[in-house]
Amino acid sequence: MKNDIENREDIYLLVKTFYVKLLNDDLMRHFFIDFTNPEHLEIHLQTLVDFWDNILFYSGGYRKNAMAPHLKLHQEKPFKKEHFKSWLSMFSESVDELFQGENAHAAKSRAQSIATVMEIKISELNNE
Ligand code: HEM
Repeated sequence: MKNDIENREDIYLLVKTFYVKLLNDDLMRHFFIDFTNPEHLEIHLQTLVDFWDNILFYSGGYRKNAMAPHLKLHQEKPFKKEHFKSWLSMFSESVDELFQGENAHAAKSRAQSIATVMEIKISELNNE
């Protein structure tokens, strides 16, 4: 039986596993090309650990606006429906491969709702 996501080490393992998938995926790789540099990847993974630690365990360690860099990035590399679908399915797959339990479930459902808000904000930008 798998354990639940309990701490920052678990979150690190999750985001690292997830990013290996994103970087190996033909549809998604172009967004993440900067993270083929291992130093850039490590810094980014630490930001993602802070983000998820805050969402799952209310650590207060992430105080930025996570939406903003995506809206900016979309201007150069458009985010389409299939990108959201793949992002979410690879995220859920990564969670399910490694963990099970309440926090694992919460991570998947929060990812889904944040992605939905992101998709709506992006579609509003497109209609301006
Ligand atoms: C199609 C879907 C997505 C793509 C292609 C994508 C891509 C990226 C990229 C390229 C960055 C780095 C941006 C930069 O450093 O300037 C980033 C940052 C980030 N992403 Fe996403 N993302 C997606 C969806 C999401 C979702 C749904 C979430 C949350 C559940 C999320 C959470 C984050 C966070 C927390 C950061 C760090 C922002 C910061 O530097 O403070 N992403 N994303």
